[in-house]
Amino acid sequence: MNSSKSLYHNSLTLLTDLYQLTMAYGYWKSGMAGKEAVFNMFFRRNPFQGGYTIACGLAQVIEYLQDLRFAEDDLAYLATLRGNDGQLLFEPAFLEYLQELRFTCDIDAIPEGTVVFPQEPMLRIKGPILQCQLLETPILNMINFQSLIATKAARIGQVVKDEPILEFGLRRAQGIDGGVTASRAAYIGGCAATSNVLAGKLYGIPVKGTHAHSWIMSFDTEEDAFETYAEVMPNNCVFLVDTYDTLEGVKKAIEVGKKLRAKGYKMAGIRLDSGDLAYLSIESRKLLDAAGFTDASILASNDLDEHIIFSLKNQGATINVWGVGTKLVTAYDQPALGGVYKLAAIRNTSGGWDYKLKLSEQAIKISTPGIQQVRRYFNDKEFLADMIYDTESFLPQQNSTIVDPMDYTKRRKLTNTETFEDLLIPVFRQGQQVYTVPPIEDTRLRVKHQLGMFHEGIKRFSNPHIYPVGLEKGLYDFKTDLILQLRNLKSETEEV
Ligand SMILES: Nc1ncnc2c1ncn2[C@@H]1O[C@H](COP(=O)(O)OP(=O)(O)OP(=O)(O)O)[C@@H](O)[C@H]1O
Ligand SMILES: O=P(O)(O)OC[C@H]1O[C@H](OP(=O)(O)OP(=O)(O)O)[C@H](O)[C@@H]1O
Ligand SMILES: O=C(O)c1cccnc1
Repeated sequence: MNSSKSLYHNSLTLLTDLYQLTMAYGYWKSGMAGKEAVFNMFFRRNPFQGGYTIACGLAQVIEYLQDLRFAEDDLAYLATLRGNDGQLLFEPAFLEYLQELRFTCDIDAIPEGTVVFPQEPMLRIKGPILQCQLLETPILNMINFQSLIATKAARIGQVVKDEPILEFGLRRAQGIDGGVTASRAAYIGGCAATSNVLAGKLYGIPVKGTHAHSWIMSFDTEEDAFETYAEVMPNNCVFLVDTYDTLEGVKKAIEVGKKLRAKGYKMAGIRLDSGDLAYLSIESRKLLDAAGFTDASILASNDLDEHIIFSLKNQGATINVWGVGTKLVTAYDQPALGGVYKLAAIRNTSGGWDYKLKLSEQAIKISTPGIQQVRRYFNDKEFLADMIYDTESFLPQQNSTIVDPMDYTKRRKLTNTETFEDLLIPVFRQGQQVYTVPPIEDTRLRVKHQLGMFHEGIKRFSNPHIYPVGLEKGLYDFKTDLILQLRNLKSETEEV
């Protein structure tokens, strides 16, 4: 990705939580900064009570890491921070260390546009613990949000099928970056175009749009408004017909459409933005067809989401272009994906790995140790199951068994004779980028292809089928032993 095209031109290195920097200071001060560690990024539940998630945001992580360094003014700012006692938080030698710091980690990640599931590492980072720790917050920030929005767009795409979705969300988005990256993720998830011109420029997304009510209201009559628009822009005429009386508006649009036709142009369509969209689209279609505008589109907007669109379709609405804004770019019904970033292993003094795990009373919050990879098994028609395995100690065998980390009674045997693919691929090696971000069109196609390979049940909106994802049995058993060990240690400590 060309960084000159990036939204922010200044250093984003401080785009992290303060505690990452205080821990970094601690690692540096205690001589642990260079200790090799492995962290995994994963989430625990699919958003929107759905059955899948679309991975998105890796391109921005790569861009962020390409020239990760502390700028002079970043360091000058850090030098002003003080602790509770009023003394400087960071000593000058640490800031000098940060000035020289360069990114040297290995990153493996699941490519954008891949369908992913809870517990699967979407990104794995290996390197000096100080660097891995600093990156927790920006990685989560970028991947959580874009994966959420790409998933929402894919869900809307499931309902509209091949009809285009125009993403209109910028005005209601969560700030500037929330608007721009939402447009990117929405396009990857399946939208056909965005109204967001900057996103179009930055990411090569098609831009499209109609006009607002203010255009109609600025003329004495609706006819004048349509006519003037048609004169100025005869090749881009989708008339907004609902400013005063929708069906009367359609009739006026038709009259202007006839004039356009006489001049050799085509009225592209009309837009409905209020009222009963099912009824109005059906009546508008009748009027348009009767006047010979059978290929004029009916675009609808107004707080649409996958559920309203589903209902409109069930009511026989004849809408064939969907303008979707607020509920898509803000992920209205679930405003965050709960992706987390957990330490999974740390290099010990004898050169091996000490596997690490976070305990919790809730099974879903117990992290999985290991240098993890995800193996997806499939046949020529569909994806069958995913195995999370450890690349160092518990490699998949012939006839490996996967165990559901939430329910050890749920198991499945997978044979290596089935075809499989390891999903995490190398992105950085020793700080050097070794992966080329594919063109956005390819990523968008990947979503479509991936979704096509899953059983329909996982795409259901209510009570979706749960796709089988499990830990390779050796890793599962190891994790269980580690949990028991940690729990015993804990109770021993409590007894003392
Ligand atoms: N036939 C329909 N079935 C289900 N939902 C619909 C139907 N027609 C419209 N809607 C949805 O109902 C909601 C209507 O919202 P609201 O009452 O705020 O809009 P309105 O009064 O029609 O227009 P506005 O307030 O934008 O001028 C929107 O989310 C819209 O998408
Ligand atoms: O409804 P969304 O999915 O967010 O789609 C974008 C909305 O933005 C515009 O509305 P506008 O800002 O004029 O507000 P209004 O239609 O609610 O009055 C447009 O007419 C759509 O209704
Ligand atoms: O082009 C449009 O019709 C549009 C753009 C942004 C928001 N609502 C509508």
